[in-house]
Amino acid sequence: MKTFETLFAELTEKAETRPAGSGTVAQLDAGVHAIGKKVVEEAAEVWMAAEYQSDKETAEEISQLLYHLQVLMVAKGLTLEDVYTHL
Ligand SMILES: N=c1c2ncn([C@@H]3O[C@H](COP(=O)(O)OP(=O)(O)OP(=O)(O)O)[C@@H](O)[C@H]3O)c2ncn1[C@@H]1O[C@H](COP(=O)(O)O)[C@@H](O)[C@H]1O
Repeated sequence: MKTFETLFAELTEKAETRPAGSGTVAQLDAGVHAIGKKVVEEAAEVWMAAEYQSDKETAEEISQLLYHLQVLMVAKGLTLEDVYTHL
């Protein structure tokens, strides 16, 4: 099963190798402003799912929020350690 760490390694590699068809590469090219908007959008979807949808749908929305947070980290050059040091 994919984890936060393995997904981050995958996204970091995609940013370096820039494979054709990668949504992550497209997001990175769109820039921090666009990625930030996705983070806010996904956060709102997590909130709505938690209040009005199933646990499974809420978990799916959370996974999407985590993905977009990781894309933002990659865009900013932040590592997992940069974040974990504040946990
Ligand atoms: N985990 C994810 C992931 N979660 C969310 N998303 C993106 O976030 C979108 C979710 O948005 P919504 O459901 O809100 O739908 P939407 O608003 O219609 O989406 P958009 O039109 O804005 O794309 C999806 O369409 C994906 O584009 C993800 N895109 C990729 N991954 C994983 O990231 C890795 C790299 O992916 P690629 O860069 O695409 O190869 C792979 O392991 C993927 O499984």
